[in-house]
Amino acid sequence: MTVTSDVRLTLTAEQQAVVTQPWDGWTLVTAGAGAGKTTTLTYRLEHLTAVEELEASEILVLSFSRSAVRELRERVDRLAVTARRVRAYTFDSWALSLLLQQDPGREDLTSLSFDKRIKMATEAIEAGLIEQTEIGRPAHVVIDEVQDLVGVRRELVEALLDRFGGDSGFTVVGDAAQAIYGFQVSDTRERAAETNRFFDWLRSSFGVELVELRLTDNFRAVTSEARLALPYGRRLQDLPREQSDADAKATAIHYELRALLERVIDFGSFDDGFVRDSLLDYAGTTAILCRDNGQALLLSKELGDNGVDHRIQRSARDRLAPEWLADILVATSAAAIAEDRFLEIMTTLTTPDGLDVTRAWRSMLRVAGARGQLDLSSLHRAIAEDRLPDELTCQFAHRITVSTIHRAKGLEFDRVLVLTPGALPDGRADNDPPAEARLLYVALTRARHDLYRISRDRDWMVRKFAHGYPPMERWYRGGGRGPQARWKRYGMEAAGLDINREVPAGADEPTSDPVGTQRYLTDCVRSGDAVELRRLHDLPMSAIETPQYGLFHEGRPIGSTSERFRQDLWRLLKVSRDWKVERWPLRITELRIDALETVAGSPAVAKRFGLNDRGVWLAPRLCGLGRFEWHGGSSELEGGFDA
Ligand SMILES: Nc1ncnc2c1ncn2[C@@H]1O[C@H](COP(=O)(O)OP(=O)(O)OP(=O)(O)O)[C@@H](O)[C@H]1O
Repeated sequence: MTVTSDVRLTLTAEQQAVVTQPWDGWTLVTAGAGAGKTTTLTYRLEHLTAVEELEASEILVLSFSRSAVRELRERVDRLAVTARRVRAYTFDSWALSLLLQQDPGREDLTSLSFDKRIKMATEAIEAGLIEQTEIGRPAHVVIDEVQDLVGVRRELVEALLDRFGGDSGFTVVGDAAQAIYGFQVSDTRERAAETNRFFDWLRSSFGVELVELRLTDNFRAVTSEARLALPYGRRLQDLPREQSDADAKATAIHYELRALLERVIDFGSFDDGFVRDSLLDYAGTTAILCRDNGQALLLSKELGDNGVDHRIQRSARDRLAPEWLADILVATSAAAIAEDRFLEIMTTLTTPDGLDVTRAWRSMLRVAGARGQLDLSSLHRAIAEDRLPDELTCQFAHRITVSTIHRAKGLEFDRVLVLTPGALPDGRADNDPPAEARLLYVALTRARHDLYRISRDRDWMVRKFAHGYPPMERWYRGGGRGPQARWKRYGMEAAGLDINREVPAGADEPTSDPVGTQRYLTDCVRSGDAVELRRLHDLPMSAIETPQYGLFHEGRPIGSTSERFRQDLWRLLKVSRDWKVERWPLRITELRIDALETVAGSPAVAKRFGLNDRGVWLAPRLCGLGRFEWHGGSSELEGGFDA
């Protein structure tokens, strides 16, 4: 097998057994956290291409999250040679590319929900689409993290293996102890039935010919604290099938895991100078993990207030075309560029730490390559249609990351600080002890070296608003626990598409200076910078929207809000059906720049505003839990009931 020698790992006999299965074999690999599943898959891909001589295009690699795809991609690039051309996709992006193959001109796909596209892709597979398009029948299917295959994604994979399993091989890898995405199935009884369902389906469909292999070592955790939770993996994998028994066992495990966490050192408060320095001075990577996004937003604020540069881990579904793509598109008027020219342009840009430009080149060629060159119109189209490869759109590792445990799945960090969770609530209908116990297990198994806990009082004023159609899901600052609590609104979370991207920043209110604004974004605006929204006037944009807000960075306007933001803010302020929203916050503070993104829009629009002929511009993305400021300093909701 060809692997790059400098980083070659010595695989264990168990790992080697997985790697060397024949290409047409049906293999299920189960293992605990840090057992080297992703690493083993990397070597498996190399074996399939180098020894079994499959073409990269004959291998289909699917995984659950973008970060998992990127992790696999990076390891392939580091450890493998012949497998480097193998493509890895999330289920969602593969479903989309399949549907685009079926009907390349379809423009409505990106507006459909992820689940709808997955269902359509499943139907397309069943109708024989893959054989009819240039994708062709895969000779081998590799799927990572199968424990999280529930609902429509499980059905997609079952359709795929049903159709091709007979003639093709597969390698599927998972850890039932880390199944934490069951909540995608909203009905709790159905959810319980989903646990292990894919494993059961696989065993019954492929019978004795299914080769089941286990990996039993742990390579990640090198200290005793980092290893604390490992013995619980097996117990979580083997939870009873009967729901009440499983709940009882999982409740006990959750209790024990919490007790283990109580025994590790409390990292302390970020406003303590010593604690702050030890965060800033640490040379490795640190993750601060918590149960939900409300907590992540509060911890991020605490870090920001204390001058600790960090990033909030985005949702796996939040795709963002990086800023430097705009520079590539406008650096030349040529129709296509060769690798040399690309590398030359990249040397003139400030790119994120850790960006491997050769790898980025290869990734872009996959969607916009034409005879070895990068076709810039195809690249523009790929950005506009949200078809960039997953490894280009996910976040780069930062030294300090605040994340929910869900979003940290599949990742590892040198040091992990886990926010101590509360005890499981008794007798609540939405209580799901197996899911909670697995979640805590995932959190406690992410560290390579140091594991700490942090303790914060629960802020009951920070809640999730999740209602209505179209669905709106945001964290907000509400009232406390009293009878008036439901009428209070003190702030709202910023989300991915809150800033208008339809026209270049600066093309509409409040500046009307697109060229200057684009330059200012490039020169002066950085991830993590503090920004605020200011209401521009008192005229609501429609009956279900607030007035327009401008985005300000150090007093300078750099954009305006999207329709989606204005509608969401209006919905949050409309505290009941009869409540008439009449006033809106004057300012929304405590927001930060998440990143600048490349928007591929209309060339005519970009030209009209004096930018470029390509139709490309930058737009700021926001993050943080905004705080409303009403005029007069009052923080009360303003408005009134309909007469
Ligand atoms: N044979 C090996 N020798 C040395 N290190 C290894 C070996 N196999 C894996 N590792 C290392 O162990 C760590 C964990 O591996 P990996 O991420 O592949 O595990 P995993 O089972 O996918 O983890 P999880 O399911 O918890 O996300 C990585 O840092 C990887 O480089």
